[in-house]
Amino acid sequence: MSDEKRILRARMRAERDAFAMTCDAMIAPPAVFLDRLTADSVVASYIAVGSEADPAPLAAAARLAGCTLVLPHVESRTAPLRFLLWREADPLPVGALGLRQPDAAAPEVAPDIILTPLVAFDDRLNRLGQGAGHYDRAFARFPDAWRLGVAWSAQHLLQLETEAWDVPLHAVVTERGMVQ
Ligand SMILES: Nc1nc2c(c(=O)[nH]1)N(C=O)[C@@H](CNc1ccc(C(=O)N[C@@H](CCC(=O)O)C(=O)O)cc1)CN2
Ligand SMILES: Nc1ncnc2c1ncn2[C@@H]1O[C@H](COP(=O)(O)OP(=O)(O)OP(=O)(O)O)[C@@H](O)[C@H]1O
Repeated sequence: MSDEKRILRARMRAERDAFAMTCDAMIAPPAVFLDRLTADSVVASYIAVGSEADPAPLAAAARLAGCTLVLPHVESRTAPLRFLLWREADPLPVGALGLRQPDAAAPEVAPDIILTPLVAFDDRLNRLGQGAGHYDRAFARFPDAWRLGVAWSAQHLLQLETEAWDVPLHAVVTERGMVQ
């Protein structure tokens, strides 16, 4: 991994921490997301950690619309991410990398919409993640899923350097609304 990317990731995590400390906003489900929800949609959400923007209001709207919810499950930095079924009552024990995840034996389901955590995003909807390639690889595996980044506005940058494997987001939602 390039030093530049590592330094940028550290700076943007610090920006995110600082922003989240002073911000009591939440991310409201945007109309373009709500319009896509049908009872047979599978929506991949995530359980926010630290200063990440929380997709819970979007997950709640998806549940209300009758969608199936899945959550990311990883075993390590190097193993690929799997999207596993999560029903509201299912426990979410803390597992690899300090993340709350469904039980490893929960069924794997292909998502139609991927609510995506990120460290930074740019005007072209490129995304900088945690650096393990989990979502980059998931986007390659599910190319037809709609990729919605969930972020604080403070995570916006004018231009990120891209890599050959980077797949841009379709849109990003922040506490200020949609970026498309
Ligand atoms: N909430 C959430 N769940 C997620 C992700 C995410 O970004 N956020 N992932 C996205 O791919 C996957 C997990 N991948 C991860 C890969 C690396 C690190 C990691 O290096 N964490 C640092 C601490 C980061 C920090 O300080 O914010 C560490 O463990 O040292 C974490 C998750 C799937 N689940
Ligand atoms: N489609 C893919 N198939 C195999 N490996 C991939 C793929 N996409 C990314 N990778 C690997 O993942 C590693 C990390 O990528 P990168 O630094 O771009 O992560 P990132 O942008 O922070 O995103 P993520 O949140 O997905 O980790 C790279 O070493 C890359 O080789």
